[in-house]
Amino acid sequence: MALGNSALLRQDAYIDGKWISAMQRFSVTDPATGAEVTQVADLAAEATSMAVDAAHRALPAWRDRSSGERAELLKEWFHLVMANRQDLARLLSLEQGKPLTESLGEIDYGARFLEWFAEEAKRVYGDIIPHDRTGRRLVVLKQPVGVAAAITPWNFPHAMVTRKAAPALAAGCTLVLKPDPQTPLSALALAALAEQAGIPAGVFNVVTGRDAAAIGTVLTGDARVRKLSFTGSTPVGKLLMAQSAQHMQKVSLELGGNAPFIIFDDADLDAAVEGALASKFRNSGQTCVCTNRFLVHHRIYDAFCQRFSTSVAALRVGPAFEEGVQQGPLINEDALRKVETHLADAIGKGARVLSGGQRHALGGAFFQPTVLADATPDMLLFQEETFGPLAPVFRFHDEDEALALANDTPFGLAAYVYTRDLGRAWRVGEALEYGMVGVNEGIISNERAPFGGIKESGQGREGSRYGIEDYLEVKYMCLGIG
Ligand SMILES: NC(=O)C1=CN([C@@H]2O[C@H](COP(=O)(O)OP(=O)(O)OC[C@H]3O[C@@H](n4cnc5c(N)ncnc54)[C@H](O)[C@@H]3O)[C@@H](O)[C@H]2O)C=CC1
Ligand SMILES: O=C(O)[C@H](O)CS(=O)(=O)O
Repeated sequence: MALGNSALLRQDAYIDGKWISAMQRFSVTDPATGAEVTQVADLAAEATSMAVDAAHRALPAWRDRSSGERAELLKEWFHLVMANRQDLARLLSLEQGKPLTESLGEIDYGARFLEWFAEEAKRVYGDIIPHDRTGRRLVVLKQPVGVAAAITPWNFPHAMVTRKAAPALAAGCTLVLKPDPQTPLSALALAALAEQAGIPAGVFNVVTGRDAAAIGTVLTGDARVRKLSFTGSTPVGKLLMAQSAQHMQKVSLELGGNAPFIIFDDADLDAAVEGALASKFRNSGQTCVCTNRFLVHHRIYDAFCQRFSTSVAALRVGPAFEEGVQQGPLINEDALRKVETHLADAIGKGARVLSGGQRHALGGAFFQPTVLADATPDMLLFQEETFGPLAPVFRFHDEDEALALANDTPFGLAAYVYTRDLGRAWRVGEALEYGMVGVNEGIISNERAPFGGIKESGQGREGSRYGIEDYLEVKYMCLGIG
């Protein structure tokens, strides 16, 4: 693989400031071709315990550093990421499949969490509370939770790492990270740059391995680990939350979604189509905030379907490094089969294919971006997150019906509404049971805003000034001063 900085391609785990190899290794493959990119150390319980040991040893010195020192190290990490963004994007596209332009965007997005939390490190404020009695003072401190664990998914193998590591380290915590074995290279490249930035041994550790359950069992079963941050599926999130209870770990979960995209008849239709394309087909539909259900007012239903399906049909599908490609492959065959299952079920219940509708001629894990008309709530894709390039369009007749359809799900991560009526934007935004709402915007994620969901989409927030709170404990001190 042609990298400008060959040191970024790592095959060993990173524990206690050392690169740990293993006799047993697993393949990392390019989703576009199935070809092996490289092999990576296949570690499990023993190495994970070593990593927790290292994070626990490193904690006192890291916690006691000034916020300014931690900030400087995070800023250096940020600068090194940006200096290596082309190579990092190439690695990301190779292991995850997204178009290079999207990978470059993810590298920038992920780097901004390092930059943002370098500054937030210096703003972890406490409180002085007006005393309730003479002779004593009431004080509130914010202290780092301690050793933290992070488990990250394959769909944003760079940004989901920095979105957890940056606030953790800024708060004074140390971290043990388990990336998805389908996409470990981005995490290992970040470890190489953390090492180069001077982040001390044991502060940031990356354990690679196929046996996720074994690694997770150690991370949730070790009382020294005081925090778990997970991004991935809701079933695994629930399992980890249960496991975390054994030592009452603090838990942040960013799980599945089922985003509605509501378009009222007063909306700017061109803007709605543009937002719909961005929200649905980013990462080939493989993001937890991708629209899963388009809810369109009956008066503009045909016009929207015509414009949207025409734009979708024009999307360029291909391998990551081909010029002008807008849609990459799905991550694997299972993901493809889930799309096909939802598609077949919908067609069997009356949906009409307006564009796409089958595997792409490129073969492998490529699928045609697809738009379905006449979707109805009895279809699997209404209740389940497709997590692929499948866009079903449902009809509604009034605001109450739109809200009832939008909220008819156990998930509550992101929702979108297009209207030019200010009162309606507020009413609907407030009534939507979701952690995040885009109004006339289809892409809402950034490092400054609190990202997270409610109900079965998880708990806790990442990014923003809220994101560091999940790595802090509040301590109240009552000082008798006589
Ligand atoms: N919220 C999000 O951004 C994401 C949501 N998903 C949802 O999850 C579905 C399945 O995707 P998957 O990649 O299979 O997600 P997953 O939840 O199985 O994997 C996410 C991470 O959890 C790890 N993991 C899996 N089982 C574990 C266990 N028992 N203990 C500890 N760690 C474990 C995986 O190795 C990976 O690092 C997707 O179709 C999508 O609906 C998947 C990825 C990201
Ligand atoms: O998990 C995801 O899908 C990401 O959190 C989506 S985003 O933050 O990159 O928008």
